[in-house]
Amino acid sequence: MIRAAVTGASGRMGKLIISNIIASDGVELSAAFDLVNIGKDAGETAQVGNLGVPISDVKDMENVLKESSTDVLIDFTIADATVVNAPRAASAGVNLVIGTTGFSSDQKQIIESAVSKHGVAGIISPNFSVGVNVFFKILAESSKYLADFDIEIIEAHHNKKKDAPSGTAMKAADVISAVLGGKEYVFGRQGIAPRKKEIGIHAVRGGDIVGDHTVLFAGDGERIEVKHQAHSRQAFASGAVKAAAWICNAGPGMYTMEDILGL
Ligand SMILES: NC(=O)C1=CN([C@@H]2O[C@H](COP(=O)(O)OP(=O)(O)OC[C@H]3O[C@@H](n4cnc5c(N)ncnc54)[C@H](OP(=O)(O)O)[C@@H]3O)[C@@H](O)[C@H]2O)C=CC1
Ligand SMILES: O=C(O)C1=N[C@H](C(=O)O)C[C@H](O)C1
Repeated sequence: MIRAAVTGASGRMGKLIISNIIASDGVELSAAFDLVNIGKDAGETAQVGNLGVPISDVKDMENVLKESSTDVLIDFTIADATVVNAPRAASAGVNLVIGTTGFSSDQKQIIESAVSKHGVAGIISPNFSVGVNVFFKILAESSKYLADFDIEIIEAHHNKKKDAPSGTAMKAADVISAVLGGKEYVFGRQGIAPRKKEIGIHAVRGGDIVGDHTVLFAGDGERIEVKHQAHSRQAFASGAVKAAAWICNAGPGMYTMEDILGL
């Protein structure tokens, strides 16, 4: 049985991940962390019934992870928290599944170094849904044939989201840039748009939009739009729990959703 802990246990994603863990064969909830609801039962907070797992303060993370024999920590919080908490968990020998977005490249590097130093397995993915990871493959393939087209990425999310642009939009830009070579990213546009090697990236925030991503390839007299829309957070949560089970049997190192989904 794989013992999984959740950081951000009181958040939108954390609660859904806890309900996916208890619905999964072979994975059980070992511990839960957050800044709020400390001492309350994680199952009660997630509205799935009492699980006998209290929400702990992140300051006690290393001890709680060791005492609870945790195999893997699933973190959906904010970048400034993850960059502190992930190395704490790695130093306790715990594997890492990180869904948090908004990292700087230095912050990503800190997490990857901790994974390497402590010989654990880790994945940092801005999107755990199957559909978005296939969307990335479609973008890589389409970009090969569309080098002369203008490229704009438009993402839309709910008005509680704390980072912009989304991690998924940034990864989409990186996927395209890797195929077409060294694109410059322009965030929002004002005034004239001097095209060179640019990708425009635009964030929309409103209501309860779960997550839409559109990549527009615009040419002379025609355009292609590649679009993914999430209807609920369930696709993200089930993907994160699947990744948690997978990396516990993968051995030390950093992995990607392509490894896990066989893409
Ligand atoms: N990879 C993927 O597939 C997906 C990634 N995400 C990403 O996951 C993250 C969380 O999203 P979401 O659940 O909607 O956000 P929420 O704000 O609902 O949840 C985040 C939770 O983390 C808590 N938190 C903040 N700081 C800390 C800390 N230092 N230690 C422990 N817990 C902390 C928050 O507490 P408080 O409210 O008190 O600040 C909150 O309970 C975002 O970065 C989002 O972009 C979201 C969906 C899918
Ligand atoms: O904060 C969210 O909600 C989401 N965040 C992720 C991102 O930033 O890419 C993934 C998803 O679109 C939902």
